[in-house]
Amino acid sequence: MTPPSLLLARLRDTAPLVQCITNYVAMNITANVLLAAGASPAMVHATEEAGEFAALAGATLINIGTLSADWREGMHRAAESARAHGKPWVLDPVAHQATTFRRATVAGLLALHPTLIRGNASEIIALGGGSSQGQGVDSGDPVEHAAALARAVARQHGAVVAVTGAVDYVSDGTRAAWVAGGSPLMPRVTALGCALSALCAAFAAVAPREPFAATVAALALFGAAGRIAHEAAAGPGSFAVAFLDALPGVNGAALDALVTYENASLAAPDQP
Ligand SMILES: Nc1ncnc2c1ncn2[C@@H]1O[C@H](COP(=O)(O)OP(=O)(O)O)[C@@H](O)[C@H]1O
Ligand SMILES: Cc1ncsc1CCOP(=O)(O)O
Ligand SMILES: [Mg+2]
Repeated sequence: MTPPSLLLARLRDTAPLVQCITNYVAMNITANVLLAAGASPAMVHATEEAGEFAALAGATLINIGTLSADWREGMHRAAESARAHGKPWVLDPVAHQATTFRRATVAGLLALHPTLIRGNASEIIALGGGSSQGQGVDSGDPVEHAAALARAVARQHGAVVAVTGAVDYVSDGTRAAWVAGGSPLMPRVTALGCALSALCAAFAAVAPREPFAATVAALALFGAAGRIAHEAAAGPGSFAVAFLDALPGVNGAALDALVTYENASLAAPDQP
């Protein structure tokens, strides 16, 4: 599989266009994170244009953080169009376990075959049918408790599944990897997880046939930039600024060093 360092170089060289259908909290930091990483964000969610735009973008992110009925229709059109045009799309099922509306929306989106799903441990445990300790958008579970369910969800939906927290886990149902790095200040800055899901879309845009490798690269870039920002930060506020400042300068080799593959012999290229 293509290593994170090469995918980062490709992303910086090509500045992929990423359609973000994301929540009001996350829009600004998501656009800034994508720009700092080297991608080109566009927040396009209206029902009238979401499908048309998904055909133009390199990849699409669908995040249900501040959901409403009309946004849901735009999400469906974007997911259907992305699939029809062979473009990867990423699902961030924010707090989907909290309400009937969110659970039903996520069920409808899963039926449209996301390429990749990224959530915190509580969200992924709930997706796998487990009982989670999450409260609202925040996780209350360790990633280690979500790993087996993540693998099962990946198999069930034919998607790559990423679980984030103190250490990150990613599986496509067969292969799996753990990604280190980051900072305990990250969950204290709102919407960094949402921004990470958008970054997964950006990497998927430059590696559309390698969604597992793309996800590993996105997690590793966050891990590496998070470590750098932690050294410079006095608290969550300065961390957010330091994190944006760190992203453009992260060295590709630092990404590769953060990844441990569960079964290295399975780390082959994804299907063409
Ligand atoms: N305790 C922690 N230590 C290091 N990194 C963390 C920690 N908690 C979260 N992160 C990082 O923060 C980012 C967002 O993950 P997370 O907080 O799980 O998502 P969400 O915001 O959706 O709940 C990820 O890069 C993750 O690795
Ligand atoms: C606070 C909040 N409320 C609805 S969406 C949102 C942002 C959640 O961001 P993240 O999932 O990255 O913590
Ligand atoms: Mg989240």
